[in-house]
Amino acid sequence: MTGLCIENLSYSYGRKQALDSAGFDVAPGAFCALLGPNGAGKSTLFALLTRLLVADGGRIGIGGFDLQADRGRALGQIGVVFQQPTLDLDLTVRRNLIYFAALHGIGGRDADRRAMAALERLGMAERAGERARDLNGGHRRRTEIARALVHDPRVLLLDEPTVGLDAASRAAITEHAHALARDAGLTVLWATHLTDEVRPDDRLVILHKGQVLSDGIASDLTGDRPLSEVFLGMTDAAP
Ligand SMILES: Nc1ncnc2c1ncn2[C@@H]1O[C@H](COP(=O)(O)OP(=O)(O)OP(=O)(O)O)[C@@H](O)[C@H]1O
Repeated sequence: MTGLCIENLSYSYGRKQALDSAGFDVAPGAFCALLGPNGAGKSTLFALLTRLLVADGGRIGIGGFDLQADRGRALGQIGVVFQQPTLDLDLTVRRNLIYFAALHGIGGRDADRRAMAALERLGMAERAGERARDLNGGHRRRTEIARALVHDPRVLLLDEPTVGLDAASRAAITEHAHALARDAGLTVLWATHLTDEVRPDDRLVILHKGQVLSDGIASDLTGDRPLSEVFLGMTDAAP
C-alpha cells in the first residue's frame, strides 16, 4: 500500500476527544474527499498526518512508510496545504517555491526546474515573476498547491483549501486537485465542510465527532438525494 493508510486513530485535547478510532485508506493515485462539519476532527487529523501532533493511539502509513517507525521517509512523501495561507507575500511566486524547495534540501537549477514544473501543473507558470501580494486569493492558493509539489510528494493533503474563495476559484482549484490524482498519479486527500465540492464519483469519507460515519463512493451513499440533505441528516450540520 503506497497511498494513505489511517488505522484506529485517536487523539484528545485534554478531556476533549477530537478523533475516536478513525480509520480509512486512500489507494495510490486516488482522490478522496474528507467531508465533516466544523469540529469534526479534520484539522486534528491533518496535524497527526504531518506530525504536528502525535496520536494517542492508532497507526498512519504514508506512501508505504509507517509514520511512527519511519518518520523522515513518511513525511518526505507528503505535500501539505494548510487551512491558513502561508505564502511570503513579499516574495515572487517563483521565489516562494524555491525557498520551500531549499527547506527540502533542493537548490540551484533543480529547484528552479521543479518550481516551474509545479507552477505549470497548476496553470501558474505565467505568474512566476509576480509578487504573491499582487495575486488574487485563488491564484495564491494555486501557488500554495504548486509549492506543496516541489519535492515530488506521492501524497497531497489539502485542508479546506477553498475557504474564502469565490465560486470560479473554488471550481478551478477543485479541478486541479482532481487532475493531480487523475493525471499525475498523486494520492489526494481533500478536507472540506462544503458538500458542493464533492463530485458524485468521488471517494467520500464523512467524519463527524471524530469518527468515520461513512466511507465509499459519494453517489452510492446519496442515491437520488442531494449530498447536502444526506450529510445534514447524518451530522445534523448545516450544508
Ligand atoms: N487546541 C485545542 N484544544 C482543545 N480542543 C480543541 C483544540 N483544537 C481542536 N479542538 C477540538 O477538537 C475537535 C476537532 O477540532 P478540529 O479543528 O480538528 O475539527 P475540524 O473538522 O478541522 O473543524 P474546523 O473546520 O472548524 O477546523 C473540536 O471539538 C474542537 O473544538
